[in-house]
Amino acid sequence: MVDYSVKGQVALLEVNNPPVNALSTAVRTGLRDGIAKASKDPKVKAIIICGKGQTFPAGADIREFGQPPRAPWLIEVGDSIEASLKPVVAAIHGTCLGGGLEVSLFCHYRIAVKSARVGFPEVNLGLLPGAAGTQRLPRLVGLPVALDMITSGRHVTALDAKKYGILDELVAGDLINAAIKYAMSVVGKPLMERRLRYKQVPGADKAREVCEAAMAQVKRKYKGYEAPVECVRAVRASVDLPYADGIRMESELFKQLNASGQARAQQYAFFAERTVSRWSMPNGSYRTAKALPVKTTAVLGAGTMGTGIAVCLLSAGLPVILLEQNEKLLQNGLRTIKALMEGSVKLGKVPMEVAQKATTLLKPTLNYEDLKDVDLVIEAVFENLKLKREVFGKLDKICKPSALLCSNTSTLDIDLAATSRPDKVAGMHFFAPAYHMRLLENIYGTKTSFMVEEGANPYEIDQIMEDLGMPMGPFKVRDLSGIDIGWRITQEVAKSLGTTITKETKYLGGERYCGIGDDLYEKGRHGRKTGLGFYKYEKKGGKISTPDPDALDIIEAYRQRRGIVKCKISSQEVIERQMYSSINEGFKILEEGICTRPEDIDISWLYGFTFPKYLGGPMFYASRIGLQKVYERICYYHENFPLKQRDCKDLRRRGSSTSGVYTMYPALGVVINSYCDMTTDGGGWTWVFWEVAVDAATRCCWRSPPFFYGYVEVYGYVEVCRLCRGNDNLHLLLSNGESEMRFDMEDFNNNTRYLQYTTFTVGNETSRYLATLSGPSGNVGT
Ligand SMILES: CCCCCCCCCCCCC/C=C/C(=O)SCCNC(=O)CCNC(=O)[C@H](O)C(C)(C)COP(=O)(O)OP(=O)(O)OC[C@H]1O[C@@H](n2cnc3c(N)ncnc32)[C@H](O)[C@@H]1OP(=O)(O)O
Repeated sequence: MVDYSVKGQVALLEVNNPPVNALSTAVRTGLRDGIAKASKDPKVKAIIICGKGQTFPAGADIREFGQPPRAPWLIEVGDSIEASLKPVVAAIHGTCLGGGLEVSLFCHYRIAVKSARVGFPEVNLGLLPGAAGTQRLPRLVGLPVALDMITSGRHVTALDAKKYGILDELVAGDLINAAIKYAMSVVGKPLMERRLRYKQVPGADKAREVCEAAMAQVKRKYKGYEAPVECVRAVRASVDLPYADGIRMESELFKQLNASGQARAQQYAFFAERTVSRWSMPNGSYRTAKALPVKTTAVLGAGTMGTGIAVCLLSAGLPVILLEQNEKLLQNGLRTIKALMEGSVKLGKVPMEVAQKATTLLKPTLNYEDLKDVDLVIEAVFENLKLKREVFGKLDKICKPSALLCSNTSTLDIDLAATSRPDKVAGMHFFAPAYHMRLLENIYGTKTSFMVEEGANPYEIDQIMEDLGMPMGPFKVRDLSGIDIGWRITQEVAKSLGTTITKETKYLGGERYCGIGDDLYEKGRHGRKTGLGFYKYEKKGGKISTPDPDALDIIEAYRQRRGIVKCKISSQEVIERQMYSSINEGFKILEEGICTRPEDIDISWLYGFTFPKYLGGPMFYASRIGLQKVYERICYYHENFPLKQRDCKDLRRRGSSTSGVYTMYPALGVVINSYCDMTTDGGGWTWVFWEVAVDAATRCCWRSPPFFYGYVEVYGYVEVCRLCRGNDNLHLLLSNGESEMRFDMEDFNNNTRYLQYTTFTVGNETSRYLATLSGPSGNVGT
């Protein structure tokens, strides 16, 4: 895992753990042993740490976070690197991330090729840099840059890293040769000043203001997420505490976060995102499919979606022919594309040179003939079946036979686009804003205005969902995507069902129909584009939304017309009705075979609707709540409201299982049958977190009283976490009828509130144990 060699007077420690050289136990051991060996070898004057293959270590091995921790700890390895009496140089290429960057910060020098990137993405996994990163980076670059990098998780280019002082030198040509030369040039120089632990954080006198501002910013920007908040706390400790105490605090916070449900959810999302790219269909899979080359593209329609799609393609460096039906619409579209490109450059999302090149790659036209040689056409005209069929007819005649003809339709059946090449016709549904959202897909939505019809205020609903971590509430999203688009879609749906929508329509296709959108549409309130929708905007196409009493009047008039008595809807109900209907729909999608795995649905939500990652996605969220509860609440809403929730047999079967053991799809984990319930004692809550895993990567978290008695299904290990105060000795007894295992938990003799966890290895077979957790109660409590 770490290849050791000596080149002249320099020892080379090459991490060799493809694909990303993650710092697994074996790699950590290899690094520790390599440093020891090089230190003892009198021939060796300097040491280089680098990565074999495509990258410097891109971090700790994320899969190990779900397993019992194993020595050597990364921080111990780092300490041995820093203590080396021979200079250690990190030679960086590829992505030097997380634990990889921490290793490099223990080295005395860091050099990199220009294409390298560095960063601390732990926050995206619900964690903080836990191997001294929060204490060492601020000492090197100061608080503002450290806080920004650690709380955002962004990757920094080598050029910027050099500017910040993270890198000592950028090198061209062969990295290893350059590193050997560099290492020999620093032999004999004093190492003390290169050891970051002894440095003071620059600008420490401003620490309070800077950290308070950062805290306020992360609470605003990452609502509901725990990790960014703890990142700021840990970084602040680099100024407030001596190095060793700062490390202790970082470690406690790391463990606390790692034991949290949010870290579980975010790590699940990381692997789910990679799992969904391994698609498979009856006629092939990612292993057998060969990508068609796409060198030229065309977009039909220069409205909101068409321009967004064009920006997306241009940003990827693809030439785009933009087609509209008249000069005025075309010019409007070109202006929008220019403004979007400029905005993306300002936000740092698109490099200036890409935006400049885009102007040469964009060709406007009114003529279908110009599309004859393109490889890919994406149609984004109005959501009108007749119009779309006409467009596809023309494209079929004009475009070369190998061209892919795609539709950005969100609702229409792609098979209705009659062409002579059905194998080259596909739905390509972008999510708005198309140049920003990473998902390209079709997915069921929820009928979000139900609740407004009954009495909820759209602004309150948006606020509740935004507080949960959604970047925009459902009504802001409707304004963004266009109320007119929603109107057109429902008109088309009605037509395809052979009916028409009137002021009296209450059901459409067997589902409850809400006409508030129609009333807004008729009053010209089409959303952001007209400056008025559910909200009022500062201008047409503006982004700053304010609640609008006129919109509330329209909604109230609608209720009166329908004789609906306004009622109060609680926040809990808003969340349940939004989330549980999506969960139900998710199960339906699985049942119908539209998707094969819950990860497909979760990733669609994470990237299509920017669902908060700390909840993992609706399906993961359901597994955390318990399918029985979700199912019961869906039944309750189904019975108590005229909601036509489509009943999902799969969820019913899983949710109403009488065994009390809720098995779900394996990836979501959790098999537990226990009598866990939170109880209170005189001193307040005592928290004991039981984690029982189906497999190491997918644990779920359960809370139980300190005196736990019940059966657990165990595979691999049990992990008990608790927040406690005072001395106590708890022990856990596991018995499966044949053998018994007793585990004594460590003594706690610290009066502070902290989280401790202990892991017990109980074998590799799935078996049923009677588990008893007992001990003195007097001094347990929070
Ligand atoms: C007494 C008890 C004491 C306990 C001590 C307590 C304290 C403990 C302290 C612990 C301290 C640890 C501190 C360190 C933390 C970290 O480092 S967290 C990890 C940080 N790094 C990341 O988050 C990087 C994640 N990876 C990526 O962003 C990308 O993979 C990439 C590196 C940018 C490469 O991208 P790309 O080329 O597109 O490839 P991918 O498809 O994404 O990945 C390829 C395969 O590699 C797998 N993978 C990637 N990264 C990791 C990883 N870090 N660990 C494990 N596996 C990884 C990825 O899943 C892909 O595999 P497949 O899914 O099989 O395709």
